[in-house]
This record gives sequence, C-alpha cells and structure tokens, in this order.
Amino acid sequence: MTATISERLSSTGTANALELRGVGKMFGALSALADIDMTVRPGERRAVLGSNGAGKTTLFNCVTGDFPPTTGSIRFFGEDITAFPPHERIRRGLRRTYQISLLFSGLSVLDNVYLASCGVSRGRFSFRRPRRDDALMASAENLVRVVHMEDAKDTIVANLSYGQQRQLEIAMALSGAPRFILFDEPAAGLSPTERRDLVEILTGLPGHMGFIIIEHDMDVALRVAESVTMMHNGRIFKEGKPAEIENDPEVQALYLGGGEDG
Ligand SMILES: Nc1ncnc2c1ncn2[C@@H]1O[C@H](COP(=O)(O)OP(=O)(O)OP(=O)(O)O)[C@@H](O)[C@H]1O
Repeated sequence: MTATISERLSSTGTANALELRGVGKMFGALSALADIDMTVRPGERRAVLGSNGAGKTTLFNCVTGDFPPTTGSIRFFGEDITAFPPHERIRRGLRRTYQISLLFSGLSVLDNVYLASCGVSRGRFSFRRPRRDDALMASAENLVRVVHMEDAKDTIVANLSYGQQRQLEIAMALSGAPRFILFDEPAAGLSPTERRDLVEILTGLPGHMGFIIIEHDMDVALRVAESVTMMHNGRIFKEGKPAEIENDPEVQALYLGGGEDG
C-alpha cells in the first residue's frame, strides 16, 4: 500500500496532532464530506485545497465541533474529541479563524487580543481595567508583535484596513498558546503586499505550532505548507508535498489548468 504523506513525513511514535478516520458529514441528503482519513503530525503545516463546495470548511467545522461529523472519529493529540463541544476542544489547544471577521469593532487592537486571551484562560476573566503588568496583557502585546501590528496596537478596529483586521484575527487565534490552528482562507481579500506579510507571519510561527490552512491562493498555500491535501466533492482527491501537488497532471487538469468548477 502507498504510504500517505503523513506516514512518509512521520519520524516519531508520539500521538498525532490530528487523526480523522472515516469522517463524514451529511446535511439532509447532501453528503458534504465522506470517508475522510487524515493524519497530521504535531507541528505539521498542511494546506487543504479544493474548489468551491469541495468540503473544506465543513472539514474545519467537524474538527472544531461547530458541526460535529455524522460518521467517523476525530483524535486530537491522541484523545478522541469526536463528541466534545467546541469549548472543550479550545481548552485542549485547538483554535481556528473564520472566513467572516469576529472582532469587537469598537475596541482597540490590543484590547481585542487581550479579551481573546482572557476567553481562553479559564478563571482569569475580569471586568476590572487591566494593569500593564498583567501577564495576559504582556502576552497580548507579544501576539500583536507576532502579527506585525505593534504600530496599530491602540487603533480602534473599525479604523483598521481589511487586511489588518485579518492579521488581528490571527493574533486572536494565537492567544493561549494553542497547539494547533485551523486558518480558513486567511489571504482572501488581501493585497499582494498583505499576502507577503501573511506568508511571513505564518512561516514565522513557532515550529511546534502546527496548522491547516484552507487557501484558494496556491502561491500562499504552497509557500507556507509542507504537505497538501486536495479535496473534491467532499472527498480527499490527492495528498502530497507542495511540489508533488503542483506538478501532478490530475491536479493541474482539475484545479490549475482552467478546469476549476467553482
Ligand atoms: N450548514 C450547511 N447546511 C447545508 N449545506 C451546507 C452547509 N454547510 C456547507 N454545506 C454544503 O456542503 C458542501 C461543502 O461546503 P463547504 O463550505 O464545506 O465547501 P468549501 O470547500 O469550504 O467551499 P468554499 O471554498 O466555497 O468555502 C457544499 O455543497 C455546501 O453547500
């Protein structure tokens, strides 16, 4: 049997970051996902590509628990989380970003990140005004730097550009030292300069912090990922390293050579 990309990349016997076995999702009679087997190692950076409606966001929703799968099982660092509600998955170090912004538009950049840090730090939330020596505030300041927004840290979110808002979402997803992050089309709507910045931010994340990125921009996806899963019609169509996927004739015919159906 041909080894999967993760088996080929795997070097240790430790628990995988993510293990999906036979995952499927039905919406009424529509099979949005079927028979998904996927293994992602700790620290691995994986791109999930595929045309509109391929099932990419549904896959994320199954992993986060926003929409639990209809069939199959999901393990996160060895633990079966299939039936866990989203907050239990967050507590275990899973984060995601959404295609739609979920920011407090009347608050500053720093306050948004601070509140996100409070939200994932159990028992620490308080309505008191944070002191500057607060550990969570220090962590929020650091995350603002990680996403290259130190110059805008006091800017009210409503006054940020769209690209800056997407960068801020990444900072919020990084709060509470996650073990694994799901990025849902972070480059959508960004300018070429902002895309380059995004690639720098993602490639600069700590090595132990694995992620899956859904991305239509192949240039961004293939630059930040070490492995790629192509999806089509709710199923895995192909897995490989970026160069293998880029040069695969079937992939080219379906997605790169003008044969897109979405
Ligand atoms: N909540 C829902 N209710 C009903 N059908 C849904 C729901 N969410 C997704 N679907 C359907 O499931 C299929 C997969 O959708 P999904 O959003 O996962 O695709 P995608 O690959 O993320 O597409 P895109 O690139 O456009 O975001 C589509 O046919 C979609 O219409």
